[in-house]
Amino acid sequence: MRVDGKPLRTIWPAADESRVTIIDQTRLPHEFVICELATLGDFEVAIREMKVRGAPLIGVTAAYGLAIALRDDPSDTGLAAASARLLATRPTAVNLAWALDVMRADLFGLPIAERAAAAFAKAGELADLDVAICDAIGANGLALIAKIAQRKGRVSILTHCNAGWLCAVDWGTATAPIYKAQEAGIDLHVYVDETRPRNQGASLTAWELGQQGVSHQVIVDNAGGHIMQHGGVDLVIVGTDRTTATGDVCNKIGTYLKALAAKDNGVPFYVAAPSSSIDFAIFDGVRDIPIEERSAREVTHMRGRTDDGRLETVRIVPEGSRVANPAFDVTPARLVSGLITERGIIPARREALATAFPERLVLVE
Ligand SMILES: CSC[C@H]1O[C@H](OP(=O)(O)O)[C@H](O)[C@@H]1O
Repeated sequence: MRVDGKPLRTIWPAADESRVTIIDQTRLPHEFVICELATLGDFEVAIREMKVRGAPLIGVTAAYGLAIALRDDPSDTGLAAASARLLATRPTAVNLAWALDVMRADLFGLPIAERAAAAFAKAGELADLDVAICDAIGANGLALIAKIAQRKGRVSILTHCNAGWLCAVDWGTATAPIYKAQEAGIDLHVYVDETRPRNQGASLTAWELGQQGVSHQVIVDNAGGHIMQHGGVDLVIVGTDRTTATGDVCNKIGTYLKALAAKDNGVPFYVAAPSSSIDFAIFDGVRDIPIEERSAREVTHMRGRTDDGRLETVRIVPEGSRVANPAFDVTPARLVSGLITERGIIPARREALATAFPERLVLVE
């Protein structure tokens, strides 16, 4: 995508393969800060503290982290240990495991001396693959938006969290169809769920859409159902961190409630689902997907900029109150109108996923 008019990806490697550069997403929207990741520890902190976030991007970042770690210890134990450390950073998005599995499958058979360079090249391939997948999701989702535009002119879309350019290497997943529709000259408007507690919508999606010149309004999470009830939303498009082989969708907390409101109001509810976010080994999302519980501080404190430009973090919950902070929830397939994948828009059903991605099927006893 473009930042201040300049094309930019969310992660890019140094020419000497000693480090990668990322956008520190914890500093947006008030500051645009890039930082370098040069050690395995840097990568662990960046993913765990959500400097980089979003299922596709944390997968690609982990792939580069593994490559950097192999420069120090390319042995089998080194490969396994670095992979385990990166896998442990966040439990829910399956992209982390998918990317590390792809990397290990490529590397284990190689002579130790060749592993670091091969890993860096493979990580670059996964980054390019992510761009191509998101580009294809954009093209496939564009057809959906264009159909609504044909019928009613302006298309109003609601999205939750940030499944935008910042969650991937480029394009994003849920926002890819939005950007393609903008390129195609379709008149559209986006309702951006602020997405408490980390406000990925208010701080990241709103910033992104502003940079790309897409019409949008930030709304509190609890307003989406009301706006749908009053006919304000033509289409909901969200991302996914892990979609099961049966089409259950795990995504940022609050997605399930939007799906219920969409169902109740007859609003199409689509999930932009790159194959890297589909877990073909599980069949019941509520039972099988680990939901990350994040720190209480994310709920008790808010970070922002004062009117005179100072960046501050303030407490908004009484000291004595305890907090629960599940970071994701699971939307059952029955509430999903369709999955926008790189291979087309498919029903959120096992047979459709198996037909679309036969090479990903796993034998499960
Ligand atoms: C499709 S990736 C974007 C996805 O990731 C976000 O989670 P987080 O910001 O915690 O990494 C959220 O679930 C988005 O939908």
